[in-house]
Amino acid sequence: MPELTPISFFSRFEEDILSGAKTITLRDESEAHFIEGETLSVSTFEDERWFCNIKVISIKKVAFHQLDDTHAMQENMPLDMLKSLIQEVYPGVEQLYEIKFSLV
Ligand SMILES: CC(=O)Nc1ccn([C@@H]2O[C@H](CO)[C@@H](O)[C@H]2O)c(=O)n1
Repeated sequence: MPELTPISFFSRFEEDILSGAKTITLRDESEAHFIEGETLSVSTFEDERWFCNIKVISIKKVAFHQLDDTHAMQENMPLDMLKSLIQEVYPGVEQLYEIKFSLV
């Protein structure tokens, strides 16, 4: 079996991903290469601990200024918190990619 494509998340999101509360992630161009339908192996960013597999449902371009409550809901956090988080992770980046996923 070929190895699954890896993706990492900050460990503080593990619980939300496993419970199904978080169903999208917003990434920059460097992580826009995933393919719809493919299964990804998910590990924590901090200690590279595997914790689940997810399936990519869709990948859509979304600009930072277009982020709205629908994105925030799917991230399971308020919009202002999501925006400040993204500004910390991706300072100055306007072009983002919404990766919608489901637990395998
Ligand atoms: C190395 C690296 O960039 N890792 C990332 C990047 C982003 N994210 C999360 O995706 C959403 C939007 O950015 C928020 O929930 C972020 O915290 C993450 O968990 N891990």
